[in-house]
Amino acid sequence: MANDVHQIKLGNSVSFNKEVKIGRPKVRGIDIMRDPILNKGMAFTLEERQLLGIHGLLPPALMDQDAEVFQVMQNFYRWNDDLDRFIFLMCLQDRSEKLFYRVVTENIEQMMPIIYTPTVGLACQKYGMVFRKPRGIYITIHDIGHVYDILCNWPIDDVKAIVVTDGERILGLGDLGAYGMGIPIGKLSLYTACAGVQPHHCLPIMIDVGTNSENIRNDPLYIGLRQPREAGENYNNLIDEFMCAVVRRFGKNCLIQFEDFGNQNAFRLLENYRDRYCTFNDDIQGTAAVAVAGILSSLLITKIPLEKNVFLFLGAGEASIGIARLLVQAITKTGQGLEQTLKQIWLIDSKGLLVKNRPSGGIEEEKLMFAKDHPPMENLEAIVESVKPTTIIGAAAVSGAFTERILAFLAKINKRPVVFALSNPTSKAECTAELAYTATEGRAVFASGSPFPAVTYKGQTLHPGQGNNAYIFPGMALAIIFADIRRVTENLFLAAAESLAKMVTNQHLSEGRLYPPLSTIRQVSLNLAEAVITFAYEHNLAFRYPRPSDIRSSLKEFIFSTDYDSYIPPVYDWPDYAHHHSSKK
Ligand SMILES: NC(=O)C1=CN([C@@H]2O[C@H](COP(=O)(O)OP(=O)(O)OC[C@H]3O[C@@H](n4cnc5c(N)ncnc54)[C@H](OP(=O)(O)O)[C@@H]3O)[C@@H](O)[C@H]2O)C=CC1
Ligand SMILES: CC(=O)C(=O)O
Ligand SMILES: [Mg+2]
Repeated sequence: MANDVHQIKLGNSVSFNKEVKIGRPKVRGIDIMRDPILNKGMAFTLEERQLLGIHGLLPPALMDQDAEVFQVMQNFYRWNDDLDRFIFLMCLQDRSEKLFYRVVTENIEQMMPIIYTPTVGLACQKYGMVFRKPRGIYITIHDIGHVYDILCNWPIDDVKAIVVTDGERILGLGDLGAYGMGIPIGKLSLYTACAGVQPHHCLPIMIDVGTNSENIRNDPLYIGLRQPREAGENYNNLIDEFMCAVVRRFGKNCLIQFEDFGNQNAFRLLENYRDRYCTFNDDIQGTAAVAVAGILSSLLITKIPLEKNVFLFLGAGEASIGIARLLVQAITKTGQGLEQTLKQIWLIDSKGLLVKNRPSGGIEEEKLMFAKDHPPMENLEAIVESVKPTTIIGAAAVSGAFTERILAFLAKINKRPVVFALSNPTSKAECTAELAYTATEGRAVFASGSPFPAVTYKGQTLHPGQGNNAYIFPGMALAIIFADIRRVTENLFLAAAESLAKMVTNQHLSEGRLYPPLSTIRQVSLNLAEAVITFAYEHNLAFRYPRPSDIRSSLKEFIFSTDYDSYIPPVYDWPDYAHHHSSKK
């Protein structure tokens, strides 16, 4: 079937060939206007309106998608409140998927802080009020024995990626129970907006085992189970059943991204499943890759070789341990031994500096390798003065922990101190971009988990980078789905980190950025996916055969087009009709 191919501009610098697909949808009449996957709003042509039986159900004007985008943006700007913008965009997603993704993709710098951190955090906290229409699947602890049946209720068979949470650690906001569903939905929106993963391949899932937040359980609008969190054997059985049911329903190559699980479950489940399922934990592994990429970029500014740096983490949880582990891999790759490398990586948890002989006793297994032979210390300022880090990384959700004094001290001992305030949302950041720059006389090399606006310091405008796993997981998922990668190894994340770091130019660095601008995220994700796929084929991790001869162009064909499909069958689809007509003449 001949397709009408034309070009559409995406973001500031990306342009992909887009094919207008032609096909007769199974749904017609008013149902097609109610289906967000098929709905074209005012952009149904006159012929389509007549053919599909919706003529007269729309106002008579005919618009194209550009006019619809204009209309959406006019509405978007009218709202003064980000939560209102969030609700508006969710309603758009429920109305017209293609329009939603076109708007979000083309305006990613404006839209990401709404559909993702920080606003998604607020939306989760108020999810009962925000909730309009269900999206994805809710599985509860009472569904043990029936998980597969629930997955069968999902109307699409072709699911290739799931983002799942149990809501125990939503951003740095704690246990939000079923209100945490905003996170898998937001993450999967970024799969498509940032990397072009087909939305119908994506499925958000909430595993509701209760919540330990009494406030939420007593919220009259709460959408989840009003019971304390279930743990232990029942919890494990449910997750085990869920993993098996996903494979049975969607196949063994369906990616399962774990998101915002509580610390203990996150590490435990990753270890349990990483070698048996197509899975990764975004908070541990995705965060690791984005942070290591930022660290690699920072070396170009500090001019200190990777293996000569001293790293201090505030936090020794999923994010920090994930980063520290991948950092070990990156540093040892330079040839430096493990023992020396570990001497340069220090962590702090809620009990203070991570040391071997703790008065409080045992250390969790994942922290053990980083524990030092050192007297216990608790005060952050004193620890910073003692450890003298070149790079300080915050991932403890302790808002404002990097004080002016700490930052000034870092600037005293480093020409260019590297400061990562990774905690989300913005209210949990260890310091603001402004404080990082002003307290260090503009010398800080800074990145944050949630976005901060540019800061002008003594005439120089600095753009803080967003050290968020959103630079990794969409491209990583695209690679996994495209190349049929079935085990997501640490080396794939290191390949992703190295690929992301390579995309940072001198121009970016001179603007203060440790990552390419978000406006180029489509290009970034595509490059990253290509690098990961290439690595996967080289290391026998990709099962798609034959290997595409041109991975990049195959990837471009694979990704989602925001162009509307045409629902008018071409004349040459009906040869008998044409023949009958001409023979009558
Ligand atoms: N930018 C990004 O892409 C990402 C950012 N994050 C953010 O990082 C933060 C932490 O997430 P995550 O690591 O998953 O959470 P975890 O709960 O796994 O870890 C939190 C860590 O912080 C420690 N901690 C808590 N309070 C203090 C304190 N007062 N002083 C020192 N340490 C403290 C905890 O100590 P203990 O071990 O003793 O309990 C724990 O080690 C969140 O805000 C999250 O949003 C997470 C993932 C990605
Ligand atoms: C970004 C992210 O995954 C988090 O803050 O949990
Ligand atoms: Mg997360």
